[in-house]
Amino acid sequence: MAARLNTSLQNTLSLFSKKLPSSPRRALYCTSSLESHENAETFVLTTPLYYVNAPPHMGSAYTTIAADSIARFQRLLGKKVIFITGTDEHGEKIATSAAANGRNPSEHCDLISQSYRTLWKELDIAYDKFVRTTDPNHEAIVKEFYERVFANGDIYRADYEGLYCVNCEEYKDEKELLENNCCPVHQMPCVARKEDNYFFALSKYQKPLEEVLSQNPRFVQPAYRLNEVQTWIKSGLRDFSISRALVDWGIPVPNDDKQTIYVWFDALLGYISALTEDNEQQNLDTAVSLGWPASLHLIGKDILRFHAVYWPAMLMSAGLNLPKMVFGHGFLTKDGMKMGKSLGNTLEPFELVQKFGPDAVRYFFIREVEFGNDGDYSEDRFIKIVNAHLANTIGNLLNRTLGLLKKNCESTLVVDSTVAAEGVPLKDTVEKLVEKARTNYESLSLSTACEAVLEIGNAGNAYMDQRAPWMLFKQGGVSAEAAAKDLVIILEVMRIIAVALSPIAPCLSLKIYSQLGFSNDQFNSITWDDTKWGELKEGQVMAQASPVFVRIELEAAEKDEEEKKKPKDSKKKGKAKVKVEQQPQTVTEA
Ligand SMILES: Nc1ncnc2c1ncn2[C@@H]1O[C@H](COP(=O)(O)OP(=O)(O)OP(=O)(O)O)[C@@H](O)[C@H]1O
Repeated sequence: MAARLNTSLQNTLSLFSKKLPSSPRRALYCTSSLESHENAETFVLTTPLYYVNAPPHMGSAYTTIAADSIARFQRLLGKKVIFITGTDEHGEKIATSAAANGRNPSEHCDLISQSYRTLWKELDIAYDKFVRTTDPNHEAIVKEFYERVFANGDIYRADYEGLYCVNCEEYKDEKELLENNCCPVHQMPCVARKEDNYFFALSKYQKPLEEVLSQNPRFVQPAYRLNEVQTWIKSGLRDFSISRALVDWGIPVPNDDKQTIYVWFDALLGYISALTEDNEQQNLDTAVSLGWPASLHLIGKDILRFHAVYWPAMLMSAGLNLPKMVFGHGFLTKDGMKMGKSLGNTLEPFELVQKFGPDAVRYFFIREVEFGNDGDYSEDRFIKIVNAHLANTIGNLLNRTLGLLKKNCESTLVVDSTVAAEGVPLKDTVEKLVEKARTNYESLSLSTACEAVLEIGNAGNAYMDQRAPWMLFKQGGVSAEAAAKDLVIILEVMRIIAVALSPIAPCLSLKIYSQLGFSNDQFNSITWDDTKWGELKEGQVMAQASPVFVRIELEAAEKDEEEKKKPKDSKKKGKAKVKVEQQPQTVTEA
């Protein structure tokens, strides 16, 4: 395992030490100004705080991309969004991984935590707060919280004996284990442990938790995960140990420095300590006043029990409000197994971003994996999807339209888009699809939201083909005037696509906006209201057309018929490379 970790870390470090090409997306890496939202509704969402046992992989990136898309959508709605992510840095698993890499835990945490921040930057993740559980502010809040729960009579000392999965950092029930007491998530045997620990009286909260779930079934999403949680609770909740006698790398238990606080008890509180400001007095009440309860915890299904059972009980004990929703999405898998740091079967997000850019990576995983379910990655599918959707349906349509506008109208709109669309059914179609996208973003059906935006692109392409403006221009007179209006209509469609897709592919959306003659500032101040028809006005001058999404080409191997005839094993897989291509025009348009 040490060797695997070292290799993966070296890959990552070498990737993020290379300077990636600069691109306009840097302009997008700004978080919303919280001050400008004084009266706005607050929306606080969190990703898990990722363990720093190893650098991030595509699974960690997946949750964070989804969270960023939701955060961006909520900002478009005008809410004051606080998007929290960060790293979970205590516990046995981290100490072991630091030792395996020849570092002290603190250096190890600094290094790996930084690799998360670097990846988030490359992926255009606009978080508002990045919390590290080794921050002194966080430690102060954990201690205060522990003392509150203790004062409430919910912490006691006892012996514990059980089977422990270090990778989950959790004692397991024998009945949930595989053969040889293997953890079903990590496929490694759990170890028998006996300890004298502090316990949290979870069993006391059985009834209150049942009530929370029956009164608010939307607390756990998707709905099928709620059943899972209800089954756990019904089977009887057992108190759990919240300290470790054998782990030094942790926050000392108040009044007993021979024990450290269990990493999960500590880490969950990062969602609250993240709310504090660096220059303010740190305490639980101040933190809570700055945004608690969270509107949404976005997590993988592996940590549902911690978020939907342990965490609400801990909060009740401390007299704090519960988060409004916990959404447990599915796994990115490799050969059917959860991709994970401990198993080492991960997909390198740094490499993917370097090869294909952030928009393609963000779009593919959001569009391809139905949010909530598991999904497998294949490079062929990746290339097929992003080429078809981003390069062809969206990029090519924009390019063709701008080409025709340049040739026939000096790149200038001849009429307001509202006037152009009078009596044109495409406008209604677009409005319905925008509404479909909005409701699906709201309900976290992110893939369907993407699909709705793509349908707008399909409708735009169908309009272009049906109207064939290049023919109308050739006919001249009234036909040419109609063609010029058609181009305004299609460009307005493109503008709406840019707004509606901006939560998922912000860089692509900015490029579309720029080509439509808008400034970066204008793009940065868009809201969901800008999906309404009519922003493009007569006289607006378009920018020089250039592909907004670079088509990904497979190297010649794919085209080589001979290669295709070879037996399966001897075939070399086509390696993807990025090639800038002029977007194709139809023969008649040219
Ligand atoms: N394969 C995956 N698919 C989707 N999300 C994942 C995947 N792996 C990790 N995540 C995200 O990361 C969270 C777990 O974070 P953690 O830091 O424990 O990563 P991990 O790779 O699962 O680690 P380990 O393999 O050591 O358990 C999940 O709840 C989920 O949000």
